[in-house]
Amino acid sequence: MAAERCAAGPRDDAGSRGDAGADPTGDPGAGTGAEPAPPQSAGAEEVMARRRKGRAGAVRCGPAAAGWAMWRRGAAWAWGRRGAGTAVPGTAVPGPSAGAPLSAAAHKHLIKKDAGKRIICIEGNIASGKTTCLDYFAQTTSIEVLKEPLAKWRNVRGHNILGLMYQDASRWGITLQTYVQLTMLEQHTRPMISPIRMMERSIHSAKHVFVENLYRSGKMPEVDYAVLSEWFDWIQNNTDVSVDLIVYLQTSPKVCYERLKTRCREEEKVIPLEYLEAIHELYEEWLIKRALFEVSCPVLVIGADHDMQKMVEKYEENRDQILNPANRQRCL
Ligand SMILES: Nc1ncnc2c1ncn2[C@@H]1O[C@H](COP(=O)(O)OP(=O)(O)O)[C@@H](O)[C@H]1O
Ligand SMILES: Cc1cn([C@H]2C[C@H](O)[C@@H](COP(=O)(O)O)O2)c(=O)[nH]c1=O
Repeated sequence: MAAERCAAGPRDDAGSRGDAGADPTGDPGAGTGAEPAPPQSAGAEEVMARRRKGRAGAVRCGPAAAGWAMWRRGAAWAWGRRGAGTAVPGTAVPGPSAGAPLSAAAHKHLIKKDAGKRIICIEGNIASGKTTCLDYFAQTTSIEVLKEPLAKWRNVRGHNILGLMYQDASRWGITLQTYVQLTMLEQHTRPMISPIRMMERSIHSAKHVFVENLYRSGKMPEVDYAVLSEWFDWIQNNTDVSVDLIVYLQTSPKVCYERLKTRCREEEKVIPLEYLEAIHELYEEWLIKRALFEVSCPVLVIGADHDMQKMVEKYEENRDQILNPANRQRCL
C-alpha cells in the first residue's frame, strides 16, 4: 500500500529541532521511490501479569479516547508474520532479565539525586503535536526543553538511519532502534540546568512503542528484540531514566496523518495511515490500558485533535497540573 504523497513540496523540519542541528545529508534512504515497508503492529495482551503495576486511571483531560481501536480495519496490510488479534508474540516474547527486579525503576525514582528537579515527557503519535507543545512551554523560564534528537537519527556519520528504516524496516529497524536507545539515554542522563525538564518522548516509548511495533509486526527478529530488551533492562536497572510525569497527547491517527502530510518530512512520505494506527494502538496499550508494560509515573492525558488555539487553551488549563505536582489530581 502506498502512502499518499505530501500535498505540497517537502517542508522538512530538520532545522527546527533543538538537537545537534545536523542536516540529513548523505541520505541513502529518503525519497528513492523504493517500496516502503514501514513496520506495523498486531494487538497484544499478555506477559503483562509479570509487568503490570496497576490499573489506576490516568489523569484524563478533554474528550475521551473512545472509538480509536479501529486500527484492526487495516489488518490485512498491517499484520506481519507474527500474526493478528490475540496471537501475540506470546510465549515467544522474551521477558525481563532474570534477576532484574521489576520495581527497579520505581526504586531509583526514590533515590534520584536531583530530587528537587522534575522531568516531564511529552508523548504521542507521530505528528500529534509534541514539538509544537514543547515550543509553547519553552517560553516558560523555569523549563528546559529537550526535543527528540532527530537530526542524529538522520545523520549518524553520514548515514540517515531514519530514512533507511522507512525504506526497509526489517533490515534497518534494529540499527535505528539501537541508536534511538543510545541517544535517548543520553538525553535522560544529560545534566539539568533548569528546575523542570520537558522531553520529547523518552527511552520508554522508544522501547514500548516503536521497538514493540517492529517486533510484533514481524519486522524485527526475536533475537534483535531480545538484545534490545537486555540493553533496555540494563539501562533501567543501572542508570536513572526515571520520569516524573508523562503528558500523553492523545490524537486520532487520521488527524496525525493529515498533520504528517502537512509537515511533509522527506523520510516519512512512505508512512501509511495503518502505521499511525499501529503506533496509536501501542500508545493506548501502554499508557491507557496498561496492558503490557509498567508505567511508573503519573500520566496526564490531553486530547490533542483540536486546532492550535484550542490546544493552547488546554495547555493553559493544565499548566498547573503539569508543572506543579502538588496540584495534580491523581497519581499512580
Ligand atoms: N493543534 C494543531 N492543529 C493543526 N496542526 C498542528 C497542530 N499541532 C501541530 N500541528 C502541525 O502538525 C505538524 C506536526 O506537528 P509537530 O508538533 O511537529 O508533531 P510531533 O512533534 O508530535 O511529530 C506540524 O506541521 C505542526 O505545525
Ligand atoms: C522514538 C522513535 C521515533 N521513530 C521515528 C518516528 C518518526 O518518524 C520520527 C520521530 O518524529 P516525531 O514527529 O517526533 O514523531 O522518528 C522511530 O522510528 N523509532 C523510535 O523509537
